[in-house]
Amino acid sequence: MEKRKENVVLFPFMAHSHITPFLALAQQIERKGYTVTFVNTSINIKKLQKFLPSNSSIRLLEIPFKAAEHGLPPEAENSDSLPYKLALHLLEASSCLEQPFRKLLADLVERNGGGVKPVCVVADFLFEWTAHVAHEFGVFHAIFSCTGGYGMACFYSMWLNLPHKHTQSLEFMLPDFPEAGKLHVTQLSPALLVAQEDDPFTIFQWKNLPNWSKSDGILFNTFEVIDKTGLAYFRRKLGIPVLAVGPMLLSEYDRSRIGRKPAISPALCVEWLNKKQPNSVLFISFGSQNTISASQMLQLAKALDSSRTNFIWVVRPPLGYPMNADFVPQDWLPEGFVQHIQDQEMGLIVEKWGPQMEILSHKSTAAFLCNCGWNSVLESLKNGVPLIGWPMAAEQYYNAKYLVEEAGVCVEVARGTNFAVRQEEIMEKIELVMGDNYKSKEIKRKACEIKEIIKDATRDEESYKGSSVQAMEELFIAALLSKENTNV
Ligand SMILES: O=c1ccn([C@@H]2O[C@H](COP(=O)(O)OP(=O)(O)O[C@H]3O[C@H](CO)[C@@H](O)[C@H](O)[C@H]3O)[C@@H](O)[C@H]2O)c(=O)[nH]1
Repeated sequence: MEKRKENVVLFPFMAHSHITPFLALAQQIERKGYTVTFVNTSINIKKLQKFLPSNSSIRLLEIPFKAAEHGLPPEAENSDSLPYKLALHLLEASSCLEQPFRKLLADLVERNGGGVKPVCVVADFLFEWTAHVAHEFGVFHAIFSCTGGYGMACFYSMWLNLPHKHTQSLEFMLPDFPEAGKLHVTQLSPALLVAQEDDPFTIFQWKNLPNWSKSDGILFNTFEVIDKTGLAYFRRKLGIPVLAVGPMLLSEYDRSRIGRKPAISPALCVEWLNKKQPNSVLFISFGSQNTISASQMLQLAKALDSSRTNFIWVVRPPLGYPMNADFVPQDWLPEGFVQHIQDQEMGLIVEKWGPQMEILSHKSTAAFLCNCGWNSVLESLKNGVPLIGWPMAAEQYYNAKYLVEEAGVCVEVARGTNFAVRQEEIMEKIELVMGDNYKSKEIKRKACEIKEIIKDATRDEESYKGSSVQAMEELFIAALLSKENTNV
């Protein structure tokens, strides 16, 4: 059997949109010949066991966690299955993994024959405490932020400065990130709106974010060429190596074996798309956790109908319903809408979860109306598909800002679930991105340009290494050097 290089320990937060890019990272590190140990809580590891092919060298390791001891439902080991408040609670509870993680690292060092420690720990950006645990064992530590640089830079600055608390104005600047220009109160997530000293989530952020500088490096799921402003912010703020290693995306095949099954088979979706003209279909989906309000849903449906747009829409129960509520789109959508769009073969409604990658990579897909979750953004741009942004949480508002103002590949249609979006505005934005006009052509041109930049960043040939490949190599050089020095 081939002898593998040193061990890299990967530890993502317990959420679909964190575990999947970490898995893509694990596969890439495995391809480079390193041993990979992938750490997570028991339920998540059991799901992953089914995902890994039998010849994979990636080692899955359980870390003990009892959700019920933290006031969570006993099976609550993944934020995707939880309502927003409990997902925050899972995040807060995750800091209790520190002691078990210490034990796990001690065992790994021991198992490797005393002193042959892992070369590197790469942990989630939500787990700042893993840095000092890794350092206790003299192990190099890097953070992997599965977001882009710019969106995360705004988010980081927002949380640490709370600029909206120091002004009556609806608009404000970020004191340490003036390059981002003005922000508006509608770009504040519900969590930021209520941020204050004694709020548990604020306490979490105020501990988590500043401690990133204690790590030995930070990786972003983005590209050097197009995300310079955000990456420069972290370079001056943290004073540690900041590396753009994106895109970390699983292949369609791998995604089909992990986690949620789409309600419609990819083949049926593709068959439906095959009947449509190239560049004629709008894809609508709001990430892994978000949904819109009942009134927003009505306006969106009316806009699709009136504009006669071809669409695939991953419909979830509107706000106020449990995520796993029975699927009754006819109750949530305008009367006759479901039948009408079926008769006209104009739209496809998919229940709760769709085959996103297959849809985005189809030539009939013209644009993607989404929450601007960073995985969705990468999946869209990798296929040269422009976006219509409807951010709803976390750094999604600033991802949208980046996509509109810096990258020029998106128009924004609404913000959050309280936004009184009207059918006419939605129609206008659809027309801007999908119609036959100068703006739509420009947006498409830029999206295709970024598609090429992404291809280039990931080229890994004897004679040419793209920027993301070089950045990964830099990480390992730094980690190996650090290991040599600490072994002296
Ligand atoms: O019907 C669906 C819906 C989603 N997905 C997949 O699920 C992932 C969704 O990820 P993302 O677009 O990033 O959305 P969220 O899960 O909402 O993202 C969370 O994680 C992201 C990465 O850290 C952050 O950018 C967001 O703010 C945060 O909400 C993507 O890979 C999608 O392809 C599907 O396959 N089918």
